[in-house]
Amino acid sequence: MSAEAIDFLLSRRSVKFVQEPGPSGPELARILQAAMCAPDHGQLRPWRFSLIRGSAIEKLGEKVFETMAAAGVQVPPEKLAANRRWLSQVPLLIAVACRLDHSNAKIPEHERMLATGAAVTNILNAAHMLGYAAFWSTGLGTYVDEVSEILGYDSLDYRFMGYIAVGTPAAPVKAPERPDYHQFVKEWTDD
Ligand SMILES: Cc1cc2nc3c(=O)[nH]c(=O)nc-3n(C[C@H](O)[C@H](O)[C@H](O)COP(=O)(O)O)c2cc1C
Repeated sequence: MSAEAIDFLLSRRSVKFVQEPGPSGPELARILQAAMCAPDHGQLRPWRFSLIRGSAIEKLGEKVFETMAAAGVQVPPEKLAANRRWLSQVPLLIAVACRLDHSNAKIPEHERMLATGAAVTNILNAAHMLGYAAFWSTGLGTYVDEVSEILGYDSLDYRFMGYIAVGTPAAPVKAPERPDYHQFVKEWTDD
């Protein structure tokens, strides 16, 4: 791997507040193709993505808020306003779902979810490598079944896993502070 590629991995950070421009068509194609390179036990390709762009983002937001209210999920007005402000700037939302495929008893469900998470990580890294920022959020009613269904993901067959906002950072991005890996790693020896 070139030093440049590893530097990209080491410098990625999530940025919630993104604005135009979002990735161009060819850039988005590369970002989504990167998702296809995620590790995937059994080649189940469990990941599913829905692209929501332009005015569809605010329309989705309103539908999500209505659906949450109808489902009895209370969202304080200030949180609704903050979400509206956030969504009004986002050029691209990618909704993420994992296909459960109940007919396959060999690969456990959590491995499909891990593969889908790995696909999302590839998206986050690919967006960063192309000069964009991204943010994975499980807000906006991710865990409300009726919200999953708005996006066409029947909650019996899919696990809805949230949204990735992709665009250009709305404010300068500071270098992330990361923990030293030694705290998380130990050597195992057969002594
Ligand atoms: C599955 C998943 C869901 C997340 N959902 C939210 C969320 O709803 N709201 C939020 O503020 N951060 C959420 N985060 C955290 C951010 O996406 C981001 O990872 C965090 O702010 C740390 O930034 P970093 O990725 O630069 O370390 C989520 C992360 C993951 C992995």
